Amino acid sequence: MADLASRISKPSDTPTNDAAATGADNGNGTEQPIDDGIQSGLIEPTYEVEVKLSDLQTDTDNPLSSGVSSFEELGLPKSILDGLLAMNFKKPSKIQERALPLMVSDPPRNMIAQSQSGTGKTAAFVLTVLSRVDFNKPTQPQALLLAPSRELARQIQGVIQQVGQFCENLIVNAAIPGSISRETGVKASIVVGTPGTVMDLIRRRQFDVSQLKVLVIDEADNMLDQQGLGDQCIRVKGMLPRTIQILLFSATFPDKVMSYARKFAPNANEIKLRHQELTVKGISQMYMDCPTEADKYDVLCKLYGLMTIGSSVIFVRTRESADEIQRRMEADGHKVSVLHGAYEGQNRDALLDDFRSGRSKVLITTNLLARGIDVSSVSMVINYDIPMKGAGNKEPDMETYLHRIGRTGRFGRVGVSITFVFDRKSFEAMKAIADHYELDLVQLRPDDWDATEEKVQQVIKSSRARPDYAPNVLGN
Ligand SMILES: Nc1ncnc2c1ncn2[C@@H]1O[C@H](COP(=O)(O)OP(=O)(O)OP(=O)(O)O)[C@@H](O)[C@H]1O
Repeated sequence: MADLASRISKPSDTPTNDAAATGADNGNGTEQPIDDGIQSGLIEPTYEVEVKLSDLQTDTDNPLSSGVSSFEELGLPKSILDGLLAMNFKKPSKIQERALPLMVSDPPRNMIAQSQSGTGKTAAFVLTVLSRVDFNKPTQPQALLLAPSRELARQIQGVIQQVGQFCENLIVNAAIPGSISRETGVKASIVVGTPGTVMDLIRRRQFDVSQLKVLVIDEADNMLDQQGLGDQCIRVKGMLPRTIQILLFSATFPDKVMSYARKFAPNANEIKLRHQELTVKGISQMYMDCPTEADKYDVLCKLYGLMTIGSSVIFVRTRESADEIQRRMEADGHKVSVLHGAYEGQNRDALLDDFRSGRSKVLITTNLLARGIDVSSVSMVINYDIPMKGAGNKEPDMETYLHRIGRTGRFGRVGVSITFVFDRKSFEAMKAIADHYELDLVQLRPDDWDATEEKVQQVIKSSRARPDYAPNVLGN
């Protein structure tokens, strides 16, 4: 095992390695109604862009940088520009700059777009959607956005409402379980939902899709995957107008899904990255060499103090182990929250809102929240169980790894990811992930706690002092 460890470890005093993230999950737990729109109680993210962001955005190799200096140059309507201004979005990121002109031009053309986690894909497709909607028909559905979980659908709904805050008559419905009343049906120009609920609404004739102009699929590789939500997305698409513009977005597009994506969105413009480019430089990726599986829990408790400096997410494989770790940690006096698909919808919303607002700082979850969730205060991600896939969970899940760790290091911030390994299988999975993305992982040892603490703290403290630190991290 030491042999394997030495092959993947390149200990470094300045842990500045990285990755972006991808995961697999669905949001089909039992869910309860939430209000639509602004009344949803969604905690609005604070869009403070720190001074040095402009420095990051002048570095041309950086995914946050672009060749244009303002959103005005992209020719967006004034009401939308005002929304961006209010959010303090000063400059488009690279994906926004490259994808937007292609997506908003006429005649509409499909798009398959890939960009690292936390680089602003949401705003790219939200701006396109808002530019296509006729606000004189506020209750006529014109755009449909699909996401894999209720949490991500609600988050996207929040971003549309933020960017579109100066668009008159903007109504956005969340089509997630329990949210649309049977009496009224969908009454909005923009609908964001999970595929199962959207399909039900269309079938029950509570959602008039005849005038839809744009279909966005976020986390598209996950959504089109035949093992997952693929069938539902295909069935939804089959019910929509044939001329609809299709926009597929994700940080990851494995080859086998890519060929399928091209059939789903024919003749699309494509923005693609090589897998070596997928990592986010601000995320310092580490692995913790635990002696046995049973030791993982003690290591986690030792890390607890560091985890509460910012906010952190602990990913585990099953709902049962999420509950079990929560129970044990609480019994040991630690304050943690847990969120997974077995929870009822309103509970899930409240739990995530608590985490967004910082009322709770440590969140234990499954792959349900591996993708898309944007909470800028997350400074640490722990892979308590390394993500695996395939029959018998034998293969490392490269995409989920990237999405999970991408819950930190959002839009130029720095963060740490720590993956727990303990036996040959988990070591080899970690090594395969490191080789695939060409990562230089930092090894942490539970028997040298001082060194561990120092390495992790170095990054977390840097994240709090980001204005001085981030340009170095991102600029190299
Ligand atoms: N041009 C911009 N200027 C400043 N902040 C931005 C800009 N574009 C996006 N952001 C912020 O960056 C953060 C990450 O954006 P977003 O959630 O869209 O990332 P993403 O690329 O969709 O990531 P993921 O792959 O994890 O879903 C958000 O908090 C968003 O508000």
